[in-house]
This record gives sequence, structure tokens and C-alpha cells, in this order.
Amino acid sequence: MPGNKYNSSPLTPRTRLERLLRERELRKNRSFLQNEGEPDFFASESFLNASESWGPIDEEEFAGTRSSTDNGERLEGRCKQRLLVVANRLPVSAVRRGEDSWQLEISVGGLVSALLGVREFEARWIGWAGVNVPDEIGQKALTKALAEKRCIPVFLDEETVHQYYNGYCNNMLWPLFHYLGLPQEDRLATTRSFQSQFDAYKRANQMFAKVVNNIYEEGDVVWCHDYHLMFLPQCLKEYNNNMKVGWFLHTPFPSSEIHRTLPSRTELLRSVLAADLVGFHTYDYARHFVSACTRILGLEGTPEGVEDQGRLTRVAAFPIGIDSDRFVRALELPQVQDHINELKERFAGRKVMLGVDRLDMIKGIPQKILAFEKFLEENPSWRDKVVLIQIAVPTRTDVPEYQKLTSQVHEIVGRINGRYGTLTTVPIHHLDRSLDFHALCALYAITDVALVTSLRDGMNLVSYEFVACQGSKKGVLILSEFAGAAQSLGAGAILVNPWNITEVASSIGYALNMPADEREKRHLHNFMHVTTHTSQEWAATFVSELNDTIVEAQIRTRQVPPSLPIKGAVDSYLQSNNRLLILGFNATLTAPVDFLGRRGGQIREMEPKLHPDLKEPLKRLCDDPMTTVVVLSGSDRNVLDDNFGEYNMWLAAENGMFLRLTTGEWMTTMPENLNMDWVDSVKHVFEYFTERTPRSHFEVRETSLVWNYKYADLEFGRLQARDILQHLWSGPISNASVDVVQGGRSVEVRAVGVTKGAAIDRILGEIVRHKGLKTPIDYVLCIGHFLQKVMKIFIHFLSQSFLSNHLLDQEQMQQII
Ligand SMILES: O=P(O)(O)OC[C@H]1O[C@H](O[C@H]2O[C@H](CO)[C@@H](O)[C@H](O)[C@H]2O)[C@H](O)[C@@H](O)[C@@H]1O
Ligand SMILES: O=c1ccn([C@@H]2O[C@H](COP(=O)(O)OP(=O)(O)O)[C@@H](O)[C@H]2O)c(=O)[nH]1
Repeated sequence: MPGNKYNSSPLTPRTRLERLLRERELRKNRSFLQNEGEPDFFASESFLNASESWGPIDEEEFAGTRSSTDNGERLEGRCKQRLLVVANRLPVSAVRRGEDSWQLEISVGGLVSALLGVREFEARWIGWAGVNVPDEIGQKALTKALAEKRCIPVFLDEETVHQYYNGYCNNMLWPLFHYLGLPQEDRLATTRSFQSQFDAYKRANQMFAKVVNNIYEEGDVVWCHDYHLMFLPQCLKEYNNNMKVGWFLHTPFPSSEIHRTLPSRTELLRSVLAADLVGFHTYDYARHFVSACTRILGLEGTPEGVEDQGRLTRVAAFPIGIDSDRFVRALELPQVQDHINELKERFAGRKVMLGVDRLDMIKGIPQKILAFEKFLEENPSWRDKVVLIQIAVPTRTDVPEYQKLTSQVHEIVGRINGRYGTLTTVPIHHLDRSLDFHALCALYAITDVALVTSLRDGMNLVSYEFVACQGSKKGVLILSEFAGAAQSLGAGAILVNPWNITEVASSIGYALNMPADEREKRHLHNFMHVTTHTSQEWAATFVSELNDTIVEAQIRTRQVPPSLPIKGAVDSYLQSNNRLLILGFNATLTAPVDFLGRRGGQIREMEPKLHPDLKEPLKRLCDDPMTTVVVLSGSDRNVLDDNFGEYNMWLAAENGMFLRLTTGEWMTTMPENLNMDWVDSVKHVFEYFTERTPRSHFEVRETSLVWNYKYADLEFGRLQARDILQHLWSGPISNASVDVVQGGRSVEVRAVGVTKGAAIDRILGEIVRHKGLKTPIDYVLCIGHFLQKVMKIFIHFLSQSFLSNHLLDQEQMQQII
């Protein structure tokens, strides 16, 4: 970006890859400097040490209190870019201690753990502090306490939290995105309550947007997180279209077949697309998102992202990581070593298996415990030699589904412990609580087998943390293939289908009996990954790509013809005496139909009709003796006759091959000796593909054949179009004198020379001859999607005396008329 302090460079890289590689190189150098001399910006060891039991935070030790003019920045001699992280939760939750006093506790969860590792930016956090603060005194005091931690609160009242967070986020979006489906409705009251939850969701997103907008400064990067804030990108762009907005989803994005069941599917997708960059943990989730936009919104999916009328929203995968150093370093701390020794003593003579999860249905805790039961059932010799420690952190406890899960898990654990426990030991140690960081590290370190059986999981950082802490033990990771982490740790882990209890049970046996050399190899593979793909890398890459996306968008914008200055066009129009308006028909003057014609629009659109609102203004234009109107269309003569027969204008059908003044007869402007011998064989091919591509159709015109798949499944249509082209080139048209035009959703074969561009000079010649023009044309306006080619001809054809030549799209046309 010219003049931008973050990416100006004397050696400007030309491609995105070059830019990103260079950024990466720079980042590496910076992080080397940082490791040498700069203390962590946001997640210093001391900050985390202070939060014993993820409890109160020491005022001085929260690393976020350092100002942006600190040591690190002076070291690098550069300004850090301001990063506004917007997430539902702040990294801290507030507990009220008095009317105006607050205690801050770090929040538990993967998102918080990952973002705490981000150091490269001057970060501010905007989010909900997890507490209802109805009074002004409380709000002021909390705002002040949070400001010291660089956090800015969004105050959500109880009802909003209930409807937006417990309701729409955790009862609708969360289960849906994890393939658990939407809640069933059994009465209209439920439908109404879903609607009010959705309204609350939008309202809450607007509240977040307002807070962001208040603190936003030009040049800031705004990074929105997760399914709670799918409306935020659009709200932010409505405030300021120049904001750099990224959105990242921490959960899976499900297949479009799942997403399309959501009543608000369209609004949510559209709003996310307002962001400049949209990120997911895995390529699969990104692919699902793009395909939802293609199938549900009818937009163009490209390898870069999603395109909507020339605007690209970049979509890509950015797998999250952890701050692995923090875990590795923690293992050396005396208090962690003490924990380790205690645990070793406590479980001496037994292999330790570990599960660490929020108590959430997506984590597959019942399935995990059942698999463990099956293992014990089938392997009596292991019953007194193995223990499963399950840390189940309570979460979303106000949502009934979570309450039910808690009882269900307790019931299963109780039954198994009753069945296999002895007077002194039980096979399962189940804790309904969270552990402090040091206790967790110690537990990871003494574990022999970690068991992650998520039914679906965006990434799962527990698996990363376990690997980071296994430097000496080199334990085994059993990992669900439905966790995002399976894509990165799949090589070293034992991958399982958590629904297949038998498979998980036998994997437990395999893991417990695994020889040391195999364990070591597997561990090393995963350890390499975890220590190189860190949360710092993740955040830096995302922000760097976001900056880059903006640069690219600016380059693209410069290539797009500027939009028409409407006032100027109207003024010139009024001053002119001999005007020529050339209008397209389809998608220019036609009535709008549902984007894909999926809801019955196909039939209507296949018989294109002039937009009813345009009839009257068009008539007035046509009746004006100082204005000549031409409709130049690919449609055939009948279509133009039906729509424009009663207007006083010129009609140019089949890309200008046929021309008539509505008061006269059709004449042909076709080049002489047009060879049409190829038509039958091409028609045969089109028929074949139409039969095999549901909802495709083809049109036979005098000079061309068009196969159209815009109502068909787009991906299938595209594959079929590719086959058609291959087939045509190798057979029916290999020697024919034809042009093949591959449209967005069509394949057209036409005789060489049958183009609007080529036709236009013949048409203009005819008009000039007919009018016997004495004064030159002094105003030309072209509206349609054939503009580039037509414009070239005009520049060649028209005299310098024209006051203005304008290009409009459909929207501008309708504005003008
Ligand atoms: O804030 P809560 O409702 O208590 O939930 C905690 C967080 O859970 C989810 O975490 C996800 O993010 C992790 C990091 O990217 C990822 O590894 C994991 O698979 C996800 O489940 C949720 O997306 C967060 O917003 C919550 O804060
Ligand atoms: O007692 C605990 C148990 C877990 N965690 C953290 O919670 C996060 C869980 O993240 P994950 O991605 O595995 O799943 P999520 O809970 O975000 O769905 C990890 O960073 C754990 O270290 C924690 O802070 N205290």
C-alpha cells in the first residue's frame, strides 16, 4: 500500500507469494530480535504465573499493561500495528468484589489460550467480560480495571446474553457447526423464540461494532473471532468501508448441506463476506464455506475466495497453534516439577491416560469413557494397571443440553467405577473443574496416553499442549479424525473415529503396548509441528495476509473502470441534441429474478421480460426526437419483438446480426458467406449434455448455439462445461470457423465474426444512413455487460465532438432511468 508504514519497501514484491514470503522472512528476523531482547508483549510467563488456578491476576504482571513505547518497540525501531481483537469473550472474566472493585480471572478455552500467545502487535481486546453489570458505577470501575489490561468491555445485559449467547450461539450455531443439527421445534412458540434469539444476536453484534468503531483509528486491523460475531464484519463496514476487517472461525464450518438448513443462512454468509479476509483452521472448512457461498448465494467461488460483482473476499486456511515455548519452559519450573513428582507417586505402577475437555457434547466424553470401559472389559490384565484421568471443565452451564450432559457423564463414570473399582482405587478419576496452568502442564507431562475423542472440533489445542509437554516421556496421542488437529498431528497420532467405540478401545490397547521406538518417532514428528506452528505464527500470518489482501484489492480496484459520475452524465445529457443510447437486454433491462431461479424463477427468467419499472421511462426516451435508442442483445428476434415491439427504437438481435427499426422489417447485418455447417454436430453435443445435466438448457439461434447451466448445480455444471469444450475441440468444431465463448455459466458456439463488437459499426452505419444525420451525435451512453469491446469500436467510430461516452452497469442504468 503506498505510503503505508507496515509494508512500504524499496524492493516491492510483485506477487502475493513474494510479498508473503518476504513478510515471513521479516517476521522471523523480528522474532529473533524479540527472543534476544524483547519481553513478550501480551503473554509473558509472569502474567500466566500470576493467574494461579486461572484466578486473580496481579496488577503489575499482566503483560498487556506495557505501553507501546516499550523496550521491544525501541529495539526494532518500528511502530507495531494496532490490532483490535474482537471476540465474544475477553481473555479475562470479571468477578465483582464490591460496588466499584473487580477481580479479573483469565477465561478458559482454546481461543483465549491461542490469542494470549500473540505478541507482535499492539493488541487491544474487545469483548464481553462474562458478567452482567447493570449499574453505571460498576461499569465505570470495570472499564477502568480492564483498560489496564488493554481490554475494552462490551456490556451485554442478562436478557441479551441469554438470547444471544446461550440461545443463538450455543443452542443453534454451535451444535449446527459441529454437525449436531438444529434444535427441533415442536410448537410455534419455539419458532418465535428462535426468531427473537436471532434478533438478539444481531443486536449484540451491533453493540460490539459500536465499541469497535469508537476506538478504531485509521490503519488499525480489526480481527473478529468466531461464530458469535458473524454479523460483525458487515456492521463494521457499514460504519467505515475502509476498515481492514478479518474474520476467523474457531469451530468447523460444516458442509453446505448442513449450513443450508439454517434459517438465517443467507444473512450470515453475506455478512461474513463483508470482511476482507475470512479464515478457518483447515482447508476443508474453507472449502465448505466457499461452497456454501456458491450454492446458497449463487456467488463465484475461486481458488482465492468468493467473488461478488468484482469484489473478492479472500478465504483461506490458517491453522492455529499454541505458544509451545511457554509449555516447554513451564516444565522446568520447581512448582511444576513438584506437581510431577506428586502425580508420579500417586499413580505409581499404573499407566496414565488423560482427557482434558470442556464438558461439551462435541468433545465425545461419553464415547471416550465407554471405549475405556470396553478396553477394561476385554483386557482384565490391565484393570489394575491403568487409570483414566478426565478433566471436564464446566462450560455454558445455563444451557439445558449441557446440564443433561453433565448428569449423563456422571452416571456413566459412576457405573464404570462401581464395576471396576476396588476399595482403594477407581479406574476413572473424573474432575468437574479446571486446573491451573502448572497443574495442567504436570499432568500432560506424566501422561502415557492422551485421549482426544471429539465428535467434531475446530482444532483442539489440548492435543498440541500434550505433545509440547511430552519431551521426555514421548507418550501416545489418540486423536479423533474429526478434530482439526487430525490434519496437522495425524502423522504422529493414532487417528480414530470416536463413534466407533470398538476401534477406540483397541487403539487404547495399541497405544498402551506401543514399543518405545515407535512412540519416539511419532512424538518427534508431532513435536516438530507443534513447536514450529505456533500461535504467534498463526496470528502474524493472518494479519500479514489481511494487510496483503487490502493491497491486492486496491490494485484490483484501480483496474476496474471508474463508476459513472451520474450527475455529469445527466448534465451532459441535458446539454446534448443528438443522443445515442445503446442498451443491453438480459441482466440490464430485465426484471430481477431470484439469483439462481431455484424458487421458480428459472421459468420466468428463461422468458426474459422488460423490468416493469423501466417501461414508462423507456417509452419517454424513445419518443424523444433528439434521442436514438438501440437495444443490442444476444436474444433472438422474437424475444426482442415481444418486449420492445411497441417502442420507437432500434432492435439488434443475436448480438447485432439482425437489425430493425421497430417501424420497419428485420434486416440482416450478418457477414456474407457465414459458414453454418457445424450447427448440427454442436447441437447434438449440447443435447447430450443437457440430458445429463439437470436444469441446464440450450438455445438455438440463427448464428449461434448456447448451452446454459446457470440453474444447475454449479460445480457439476462447470465440470460438464469443461467436458463439452474438450469434446467440441477434439471433434465437431476442430476445423470449423467458429468462436467458442466460455461464459460464467454458459458455453456459446458462434460463427466467426458474430460479436456485438463487430456488429456495432454496421449498426451505427445503418442508423446514420437512415437518419441522414446533419448534426453529429454528441452524446453516447452504453449500458450492459458487453462494454469493453463496444467501447473500443466507439472510440474508433465516433467523432471527437462527443461530450461524453459512458459505461454503466445495470444498477446505474436503473438509477438514471
Ligand atoms: O467461551 P466459551 O463459550 O466458554 O467456550 C470456549 C471457547 O470454545 C471454542 O473454542 C474453539 O477454539 C479453539 C481455538 O481455536 C479450537 O481449538 C477449538 O476446537 C474450538 O472449539 C469457541 O470457538 C470459543 O469461541 C470459545 O471461547
Ligand atoms: O483446566 C483447564 C483445562 C483446559 N484449559 C485450556 O482450555 C483450552 C481448550 O482448548 P481446545 O482448543 O482444546 O478446546 P475448546 O475448549 O476451545 O473447545 C486449552 O488451551 C487448555 O489448556 C484450561 O485452561 N484449564
